[in-house]
Amino acid sequence: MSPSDIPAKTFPVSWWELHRDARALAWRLMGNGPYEGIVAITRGGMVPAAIVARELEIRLIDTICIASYDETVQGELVVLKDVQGDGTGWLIIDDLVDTGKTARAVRERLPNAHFATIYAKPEGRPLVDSFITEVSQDTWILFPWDTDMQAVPPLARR
Ligand SMILES: O=P(O)(O)OC[C@H]1O[C@H](OP(=O)(O)OP(=O)(O)O)[C@H](O)[C@@H]1O
Ligand SMILES: Nc1nc2[nH]cnc2c(=O)[nH]1
Ligand SMILES: [Mg+2]
Repeated sequence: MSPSDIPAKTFPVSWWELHRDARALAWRLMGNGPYEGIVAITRGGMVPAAIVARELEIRLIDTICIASYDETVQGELVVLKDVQGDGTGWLIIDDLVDTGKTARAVRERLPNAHFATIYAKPEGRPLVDSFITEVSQDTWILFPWDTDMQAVPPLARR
């Protein structure tokens, strides 16, 4: 991804912040359980799902494999691998909800599951049952797995 493709307003998240926020989500989810298992929405939901699974001592993990964004551009939603059942007793985890397109598609498949994300934007927020942090719709969340530390020039030279 070239820097020009990334929207001007970003919300960078470090590994430490992600771990803290995923643990906060686990705290919030404690009251709703116990859960049969977790469905992680790939790929972004996998790291949050691993952290929540560790905290809630859930060892049964399934995936629903969905692709819709090519870098920052939203394309057609493709379900690469589906899940069985109606989601009763299951917890669905994704990293974030943005327009809500992904969440809507998963909810249609698993209408009885509890849907949780770490981050939420206003358009997608009504589709999640639990989340931790809201960011504005025009903000791009930068996850630690998509970023790296690098040198930057002094402000005076930018
Ligand atoms: O609410 P929406 O507008 O549907 O956007 C949210 C989805 O977009 C991202 O996934 P993406 O399709 O980029 O795939 P990835 O998880 O493999 O990065 C993110 O992980 C969510 O699943
Ligand atoms: N990394 C990332 N992926 C997304 N997919 C949809 N919205 C976002 C976002 O804000 N950040
Ligand atoms: Mg995703």
